[in-house]
Amino acid sequence: MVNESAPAVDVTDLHVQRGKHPVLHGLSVSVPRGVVVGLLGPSGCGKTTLLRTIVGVQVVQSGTVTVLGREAGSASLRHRVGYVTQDASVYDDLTVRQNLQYFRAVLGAPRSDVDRVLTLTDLTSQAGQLVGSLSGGQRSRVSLAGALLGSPDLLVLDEPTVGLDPLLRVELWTLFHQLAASGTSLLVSSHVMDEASRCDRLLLMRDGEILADDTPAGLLASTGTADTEGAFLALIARHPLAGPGDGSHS
Ligand SMILES: Nc1ncnc2c1ncn2[C@@H]1O[C@H](COP(=O)(O)OP(=O)(O)OP(=O)(O)O)[C@@H](O)[C@H]1O
Repeated sequence: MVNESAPAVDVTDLHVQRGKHPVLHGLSVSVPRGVVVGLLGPSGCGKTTLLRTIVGVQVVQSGTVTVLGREAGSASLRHRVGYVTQDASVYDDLTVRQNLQYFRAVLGAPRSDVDRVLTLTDLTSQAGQLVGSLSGGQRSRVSLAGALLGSPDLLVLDEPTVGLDPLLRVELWTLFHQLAASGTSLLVSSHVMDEASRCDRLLLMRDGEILADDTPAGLLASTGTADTEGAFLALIARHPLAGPGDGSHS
């Protein structure tokens, strides 16, 4: 059904405007299969907008976005792509298990999937608890558990570790790598630069453009820096923003 040899995501010359504001200006990028790719960049640079185009919920002005060899948003991708938004998409007045049973039924995933994703996200002991009574970190894990139902080939996660304590963040990154090892492709956005070293590949984004697409080690080597934050600053210095009135997008 989906093209098994195509990259997880292939974006070419993408232009997206939100309201009257151009957000992505001819962005091209490719996300390989079976690895954890980090999409990093400052708040407002367009990460969520790019993720929205990949899951097919964003109107685009021009360009192509191909996911698993299909046009983004195609009906055949619906069960193959899991998306976790920044705000947990869960029902507070249902228990954790009831939320997942509901999403499972909508997706048509196997019944056994509910227990599988509860275990994966370490929520088994909270399964009977109302989601409204959970901590913020637990709520976001329920959202992640929902996205894991049906074992999608691509997981698109928008700032999944925001607001989590360091221990939970480490546990989540371990889970992301377990999923990648079993063949899932993951695209994970973050504006926390210290999460970069946890990714197999990095996309550094600034003002609607990709400044770098490399491994963490490759990025440090090419910029001669000791950490991702330094690398990002070095890249920004190399690519100064164009000023107003010079015909650029800014
Ligand atoms: N619904 C909208 N209407 C108009 N402009 C929007 C809308 N949503 C976002 N924008 C603008 O688009 C730009 C990119 O926003 P986006 O949410 O993609 O950034 P981001 O990198 O994900 O930021 P953050 O890390 O804070 O979530 C911002 O300037 C933002 O103000």
